[in-house]
Amino acid sequence: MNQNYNEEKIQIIVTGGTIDSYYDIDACTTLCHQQTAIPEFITKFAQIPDCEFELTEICMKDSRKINHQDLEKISTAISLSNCNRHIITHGTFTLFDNARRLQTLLAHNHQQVVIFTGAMWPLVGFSPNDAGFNLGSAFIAARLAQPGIYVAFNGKLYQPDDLEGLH
Ligand SMILES: NC(=O)C[C@H](N)C(=O)O
Repeated sequence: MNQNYNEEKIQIIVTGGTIDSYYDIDACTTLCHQQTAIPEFITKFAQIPDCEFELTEICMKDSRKINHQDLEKISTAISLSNCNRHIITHGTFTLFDNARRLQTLLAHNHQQVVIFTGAMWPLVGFSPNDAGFNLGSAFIAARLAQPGIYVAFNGKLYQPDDLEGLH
């Protein structure tokens, strides 16, 4: 495990979800982008330089399709990173479930700050939307929270056991 953490840098782990989706007119629903829209948004609109974040793409899936292997990849990505602050963008359907499942995969005494977030509307192409708001709150939480796993949503910071889910 890497103990020389870069305190300034945040690892952004993307998994898909509506936050990272577009509206597909043929399917009449939102579908995940092929390539994440998160880094461009935070560089352009939050003016966060790329030296302050590291991007790890695990998958681009609706959260109902996230499986145990994906969660293991997330856990490994956290352990191998030299960041100890992480934001996981994730679909809302299984966001709390997977926050609880990740808790069982990370080492018991981990020193990581892990913030799950997502949105009910896509980050790009929908205005106004809740995505930038939730993402911004996840950044502040990642910078200020004590080690642990949390969910930043609707202006609140939850523990994984606080809610069953968001729907
Ligand atoms: N709002 C959402 O993110 C729902 C979604 N499609 C999901 O991946 O769970």
